[in-house]
Amino acid sequence: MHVKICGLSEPGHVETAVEAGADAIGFVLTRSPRRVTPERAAELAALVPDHVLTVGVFRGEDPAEVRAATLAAGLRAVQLHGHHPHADFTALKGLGLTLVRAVDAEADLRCGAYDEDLLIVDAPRPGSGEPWDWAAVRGRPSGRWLLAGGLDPANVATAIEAARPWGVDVSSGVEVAPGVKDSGLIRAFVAAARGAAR
Ligand SMILES: O=C(O)c1ccccc1NCC(=O)[C@H](O)[C@H](O)COP(=O)(O)O
Repeated sequence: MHVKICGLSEPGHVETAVEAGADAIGFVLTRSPRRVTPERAAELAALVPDHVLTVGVFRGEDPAEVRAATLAAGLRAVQLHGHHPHADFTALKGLGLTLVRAVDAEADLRCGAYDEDLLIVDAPRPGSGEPWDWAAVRGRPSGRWLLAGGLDPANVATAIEAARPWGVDVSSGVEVAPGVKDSGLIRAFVAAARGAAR
């Protein structure tokens, strides 16, 4: 079970996520209470070992802006939310970045349909922490995909059982307030996701 922790902004929480066994860590580089600058993302990404994927999270920015911010931060993946056309992913190909397409359940759920490497199936309002009908997507996405949207340490096992994803992604569910992560919740989420996958 692949586990991604998203929206980190403090060094201690990055270190906790790595120690807990996260596979990927996301830094929000778009409008959000979790937004960090590319410079701050670079400082945080420097704490992450190579086996953990560092991801820049965007929504609506054009590919040139995504490219500039991601390379300035030294991140290894880009995650595009919203209605980015196929051409945006094509424009980001060839940079050596892992491409992640984040959509809601109404979108095309074939991983690779937009030349992406990984799909995230999320709530309609990303980063809102709002749960949705995870079971409704069971069996629909193809390829590598993460379930996201309203997950937390208490419900992630139920969500995995309902949707059977390749991995899970969390932000609000490991926070005590919007944008304020909690180390105990990060550890508990990773443990619960791993436990559920056994
Ligand atoms: O976190 C945000 O505020 C955000 C803003 C704009 C686009 C994406 C954003 N977050 C993405 C994520 O944190 C996760 O991929 C996912 O949506 C999980 O959200 P949550 O329900 O808060 O766990």
